[in-house]
Amino acid sequence: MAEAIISGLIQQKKMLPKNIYVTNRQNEARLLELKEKYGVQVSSSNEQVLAEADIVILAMKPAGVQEAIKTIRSYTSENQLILSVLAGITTDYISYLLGHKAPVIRVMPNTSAAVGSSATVISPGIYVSDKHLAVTESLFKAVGTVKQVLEKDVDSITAIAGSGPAYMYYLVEGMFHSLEELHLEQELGRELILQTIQGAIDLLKSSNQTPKELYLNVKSPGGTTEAGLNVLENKRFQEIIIECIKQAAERSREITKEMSTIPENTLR
Ligand SMILES: NC(=O)C1=CN([C@@H]2O[C@H](COP(=O)(O)OP(=O)(O)OC[C@H]3O[C@@H](n4cnc5c(N)ncnc54)[C@H](O)[C@@H]3O)[C@@H](O)[C@H]2O)C=CC1
Ligand SMILES: O=C(O)[C@@H]1CCC=N1
Repeated sequence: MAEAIISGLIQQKKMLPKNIYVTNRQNEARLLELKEKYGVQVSSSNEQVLAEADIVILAMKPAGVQEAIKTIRSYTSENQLILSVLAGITTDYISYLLGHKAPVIRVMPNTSAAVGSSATVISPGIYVSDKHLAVTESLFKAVGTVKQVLEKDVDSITAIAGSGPAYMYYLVEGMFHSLEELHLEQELGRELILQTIQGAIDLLKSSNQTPKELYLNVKSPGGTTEAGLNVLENKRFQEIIIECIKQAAERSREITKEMSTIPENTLR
């Protein structure tokens, strides 16, 4: 995810590579790869990078947050803006780990940030001002759309927008597999599939018709679409999609319970 943000910010000319510092304690090779590819500054020393940063973006796995913040907290201050893209980790928990009043904003982008097309939401923690929100919005607007939401909704939004691209790629993979079964030329088939999806999205965005009206427009009685849609209906495709999204949202809430719970006797 960090790479998608970096790539998007540079491509969209929101930030110069020399002003982006990337750290990665565990993986030196990955740092060199990012330096080579984007010209960003890299360091395996969090301390060095942290001291000079105005904005810190946390992008490790949720399970690593405790350890990560333990190593950086003494190099962070209330003058820095802390952004976290970690699924399931609350702003309160990050503030608790930091142990000071730095503003923390929970951000849920998706990997389409790499091409400037993320659907990002941001949600402020308790020490956040309008100015912090404006800076964060402007940063992530460079890599897609940004909406401010309540933190209670971020788990559900993570299931739709954070994980969402993966469901789309899964669907496309299935469509690509059909090319073999149909003995169609791969390159031509792939191009047609992607343009078909792009066209459907364009129409969804520009028309005021519902998805149902749009698919009914495609379907002719006794025709090909009907034959295909019958399979989706018989296999309860929409129920599967709803269940998929519900499970993802539930997992985000579980991550909060497993990895982001503040001990009860903590003073706030
Ligand atoms: N992959 C995605 O589409 C999205 C991911 N996220 C969130 O982004 C975070 C990262 O996810 P991915 O990029 O998929 O995982 P990843 O495993 O590809 O990247 C995490 C990176 O953090 C590094 N790291 C771990 N501890 C560190 C530390 N203490 N200091 C510096 N670097 C450290 C790891 O070496 C690794 O390179 C997760 O918390 C996830 O919930 C959020 C939105 C979308
Ligand atoms: O799979 C995950 O947990 C992360 C959060 C959203 C997308 N990827």
